Amino acid sequence: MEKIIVRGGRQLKGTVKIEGAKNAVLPVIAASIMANRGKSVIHNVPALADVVTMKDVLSNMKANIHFHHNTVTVDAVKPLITEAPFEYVRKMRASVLVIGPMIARFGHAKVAMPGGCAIGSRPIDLHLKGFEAMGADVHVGNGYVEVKSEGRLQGAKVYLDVPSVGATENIMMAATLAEGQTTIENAAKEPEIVDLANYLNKMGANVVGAGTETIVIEGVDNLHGADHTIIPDRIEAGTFMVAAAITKGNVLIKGAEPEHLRSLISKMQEMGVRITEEKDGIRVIGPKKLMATDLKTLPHPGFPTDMQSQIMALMLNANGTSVITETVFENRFMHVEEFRRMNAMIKIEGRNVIVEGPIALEGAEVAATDLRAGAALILAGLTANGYTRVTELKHLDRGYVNITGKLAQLGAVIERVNDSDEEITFESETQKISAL
Ligand SMILES: CC(=O)N[C@H]1[C@@H](OP(=O)(O)OP(=O)(O)OC[C@H]2O[C@@H](n3ccc(=O)[nH]c3=O)[C@H](O)[C@@H]2O)O[C@H](CO)[C@@H](O)[C@@H]1O
Ligand SMILES: C=C(OP(=O)(O)O)C(=O)O
Repeated sequence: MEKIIVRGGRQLKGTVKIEGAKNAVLPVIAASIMANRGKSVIHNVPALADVVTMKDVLSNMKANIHFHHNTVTVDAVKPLITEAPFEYVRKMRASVLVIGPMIARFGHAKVAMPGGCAIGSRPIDLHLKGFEAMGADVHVGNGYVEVKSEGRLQGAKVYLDVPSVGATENIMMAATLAEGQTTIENAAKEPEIVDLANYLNKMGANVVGAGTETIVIEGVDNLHGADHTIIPDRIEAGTFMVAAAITKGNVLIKGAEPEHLRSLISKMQEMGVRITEEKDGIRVIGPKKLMATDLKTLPHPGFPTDMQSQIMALMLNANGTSVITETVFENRFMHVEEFRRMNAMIKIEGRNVIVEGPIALEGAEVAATDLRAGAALILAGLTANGYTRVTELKHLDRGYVNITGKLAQLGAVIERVNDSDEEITFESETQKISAL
């Protein structure tokens, strides 16, 4: 079993470079299958397990896709197989983002229904309602959703009950090749939506208003391949911002885009963290004493749910009582139980979590219950007494490229070990990591 071992107590210093955004690259790769002429070349692609899964989804459809040196090339000119089986959707829910592109171009999509996951039930009803509004037939059965359209989809007015990121992306992609105009109201405004719209427009689409709550798409007859560079990952950047603050360090987060991180910057400043915008990134300097604060997760530009567990780790080190209200996912508190194993004093009351700080955290064996929880446990481990062992790394690998190496380069005592071949005892592990 692989695990990450962290020994707390080091201040982080130096520069860390941010990768391309996982949540931007996945829909962009899905959209690339709509091009019936020319290749797409996608740059700044992070080497993540999710990108490999999306590549496998496209390969299974018989698209010609290669991933090498942070660049993905896609040639989808020939007709494709319009199916994504459960083996992919099981690994990564974002596989459902191929439905919109498949029905837009081929009038058919059959994709395994995603189940719930550790953070909530995560239905896709809003995606499907959007396709139905555009004239598609939707049938759910035997663990699959099948969407069919006789001829082209028809432009429509779609109102989203909640500003779902995935539904906005799927409907926006489907609408690019529909007949007539589609309007998405109460659309999600995340930077990744804007990145996708920019790529679609480079492919020849006509999308206006991405980044606002109303997106208007004028359908076109064809799309072609295009070159695109993925935006920086604001959640990876935010995770390293917390790493700097929690260790009272001084780190330049190179490539981070401040405009994408306003809510996090403002919360961390409230907690006493010094944050400055520099030419090539964001500098974070941790204070001697962190202050407690309250926050609510919300759709963008509100505080991102994908930073909720990491900021909770910071609150454990802050003076006073902090309260987090999670409004996006109903069950995104699995990490609380793991933090408690490290001596944290946290109470869950419905959708609120009450965090008491500062707590002298103690290293423990903990499990990454989802990908951000994994990052948050590492962050807590950076300040804990002794050794923290984080298991279930498959989640972490979905969203972070070499987090261990990047933290080690900033001065953390951290190592990823594999004890499947030989039995590594607690003592030998600790001796090894003590030597770092
Ligand atoms: C690959 C990707 O980009 N993942 C991100 C995306 O996930 P994802 O696109 O799945 O998240 P959504 O924005 O769709 O979900 C937001 C809320 O809407 C609900 N909902 C969503 C769709 C639907 O058809 N019906 C419905 O009720 C969800 O259960 C959830 O409560 O946005 C989330 C919210 O910022 C992030 O945490 C994820 O990292
Ligand atoms: C929840 C996340 O991703 P996904 O939607 O891919 O599960 C995340 O990135 O924190």
